[in-house]
Amino acid sequence: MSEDTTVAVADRVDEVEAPLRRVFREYGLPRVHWFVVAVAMNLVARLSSLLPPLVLGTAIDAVFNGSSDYSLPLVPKAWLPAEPKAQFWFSVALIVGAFVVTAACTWAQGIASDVFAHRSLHAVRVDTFRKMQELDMAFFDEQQTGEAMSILNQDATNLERFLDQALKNGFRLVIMVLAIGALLISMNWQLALVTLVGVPLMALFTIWFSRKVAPRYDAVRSSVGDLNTQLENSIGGMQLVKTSNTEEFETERVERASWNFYTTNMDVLKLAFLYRPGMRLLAGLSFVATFVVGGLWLFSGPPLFFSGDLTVGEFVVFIFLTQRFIDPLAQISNIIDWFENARASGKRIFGLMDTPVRIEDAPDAIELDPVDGAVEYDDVTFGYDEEPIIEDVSFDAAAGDTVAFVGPTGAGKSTAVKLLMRLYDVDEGAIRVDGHDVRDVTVGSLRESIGYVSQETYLFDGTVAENIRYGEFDATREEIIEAAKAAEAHEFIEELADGYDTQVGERGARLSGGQRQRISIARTVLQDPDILILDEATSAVDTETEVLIQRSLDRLAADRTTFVIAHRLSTVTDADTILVLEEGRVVERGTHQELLEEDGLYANLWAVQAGEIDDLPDEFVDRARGDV
Ligand SMILES: Nc1ncnc2c1ncn2[C@@H]1O[C@H](COP(=O)(O)OP(=O)(O)OP(=O)(O)O)[C@@H](O)[C@H]1O
Repeated sequence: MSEDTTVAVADRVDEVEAPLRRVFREYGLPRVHWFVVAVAMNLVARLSSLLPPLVLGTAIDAVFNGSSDYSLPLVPKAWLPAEPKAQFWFSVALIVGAFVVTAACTWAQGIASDVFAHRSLHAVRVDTFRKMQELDMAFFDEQQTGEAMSILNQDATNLERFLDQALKNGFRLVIMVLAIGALLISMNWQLALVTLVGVPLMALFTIWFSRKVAPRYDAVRSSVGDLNTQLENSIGGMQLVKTSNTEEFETERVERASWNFYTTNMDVLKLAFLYRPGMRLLAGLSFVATFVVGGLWLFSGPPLFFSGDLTVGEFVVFIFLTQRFIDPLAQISNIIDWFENARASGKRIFGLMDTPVRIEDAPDAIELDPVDGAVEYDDVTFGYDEEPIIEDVSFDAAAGDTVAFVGPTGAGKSTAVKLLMRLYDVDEGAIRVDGHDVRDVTVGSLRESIGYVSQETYLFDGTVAENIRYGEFDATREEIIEAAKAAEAHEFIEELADGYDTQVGERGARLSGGQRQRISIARTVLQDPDILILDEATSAVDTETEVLIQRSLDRLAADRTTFVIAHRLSTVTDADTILVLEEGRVVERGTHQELLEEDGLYANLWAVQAGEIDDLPDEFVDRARGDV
C-alpha cells in the first residue's frame, strides 16, 4: 500500500486543534438561533434573579429603617411610590414578578440550549458515522470495532453534555460574575474589593487544574475505547469462549481493561478532589471576608483603611449577592471538568473525521454502465504494508469467462479479488473493467456491477426477506422469492416458522451455515451483477448442501464474468482459465486439463484432493509444511 497508509484514530488525535471551537463552528453555527435564544433567556433569567435581594436591601433601608430614599438602579424616581406602605407592596410585587420572570426564562433557556446541544450532536454523530463508512477497508483492518463504537457513543455524548451544560452553566457564570461584580462595585467599591479578591486566586487555581487535567482526560478517553474493544471482542466471540471454556480468562481480560479505565479515571478524580473543595474554600473565604469586614463596618464604622458609609440594607444585599456570586464561581470546576472531557472526546471525533479517504471517486470519474464484464489485470502489485502480497499478476478475462484462483492458503487469492472491487488500491499496475481503470470509474458503479459471495456470510438482524433484499430495496416479494428459488433457498425458507418473515437473529445466528450461505447467494441473484466473485462460497457446508449451492452458483455464473476462489478443485474444473497463485505470483495458468498435463503445483494439489497422497513428490510435501 502507498506511503500515506491510513492510521488508527488514536494516532490522529494529537493533530486535532481546538476541537470544541470546531464543533461550534461546523455544527453549532447552523443552529445558532437556538444558541442565541438560550443566551438571551439566560441573561434575562439571571438578571431578574438579582432583583429580589436588591429590592430587599432598598426596602430594609427605606421602608423599615427610614434611613434612605426608596430608589432602584436604572428606575426613574418618578415611577416609584412615595408612601412606605405602597413601597412595601411595590417591593413584594417586584420580587414576585422577578421570580416569575426568572422561572419562565430558565424554562425557555433550558429548552433552547437542549435543542441546540442535541441537534448539533445529532449532526456530529451522523457525520461521524457517514465518514466512518466512507473510510476504506484499511481503516477497519487497523481500527477496533469497540474503539469506533466508543467514538460514536461515549465521545459524542460527552460533547453533547458539554454543549448543553456549558451553555446553561457557563453563561450563567459569566453573567452572574459580571453583573454581580458591577452591582457590588456600584454599591460600595471598597467592600466589593474584599469580595472580589478571591476571583484572581480562583482563576489561577483553575488554570493550574486545567493544564494538569487535560492529558489525564485524553488517557481516560482512550481507556474507554480499550475497554469497549475488549467487551466487543469477548462478547462477539462468545461461542469460542464457551467452547474453549475460557470464561474466566475473558473475565480477567475485561477486568484488566476495566481496572485501567478505573485508574485513568482516578488520576483525573484525584486532581478533581483537590480542585473542587479548593474552589469552594476560596469562595467561602471571600464570603467570610465580606461578612467580617461588612459586620465590623456596621458595628464601629469603617475598619482599617476603609472609609465611607455602609447601611444595613447594603450589607444584606452584599451578603445575598456574595452568596449568589460564589456559587457559580465554585461551579467553574464542573465546567472545566466537562470542558476537558469534551475536548478529549472532540479530538477523537475529529481525529476520525480527518482520517483521509484514499479510495474515493476521482474528480472526473465516469459511471461504469452498462458493463460487458471484460477484466484485465496488468502487472498488478499490492501489499497491505511494505511487503507485497500480490506481485506482477497479469491476465485477461473476456466477458462471460470464468477465471479460477487456486493455490495454497495465504497465497493472495482473496486479496487479488478485493483489488478488483477496489476495497484496496493497487500499488503498481492497473486493473481494468471493459478497458477502464477501476480508479477512473465511480466506486459506486464499480461495486454495483460486481456481486461478491464471500466465505464469511454476514446477515443483518431482521427477516429473511429483508436480508435477501439488502441493497436492492425496491425488490418485490415475487422477485425475492424468484431469487431464493434460484439460490436453492426457497424450500428451506418456506419451512421456517414465519417463512420469509422469520427473524434470522444477530448475524443470522438462528440459521445454519449452509442456509446463511444460500440467503447471501439469493441476495446476489437479486443484485444481478455483471461480474461475479465467488470466494470459497461452498466452504463450511455438507456435501449435499454443496451440490445445491454449486447448482445455484453455476446458474448464476452462466452468462457473466466470474471469478472463483476455491480450495476444492473439483468446483473449478470447468473454468476457462485457472490461475495458480503461490506467494502472490501466478506460477501456472491454463485449463484444468492443461495444468494436469503440466504436472506442476496444480497437478499436485489435484492429486492431494483425489487422495493420491503417497504419489506426491517430497518437494511438494515440504512446501506444504512451510505454508502450514
Ligand atoms: N487486511 C489485511 N491486512 C494485512 N494482511 C492481510 C490482510 N488480509 C490478508 N492479509 C495477508 O495477506 C496474505 C494473503 O491473504 P489472502 O486472504 O489473500 O490469501 P488467500 O490465498 O485467499 O488465503 P486462504 O486460501 O487461506 O483464504 C496472507 O499472508 C494474509 O496474512
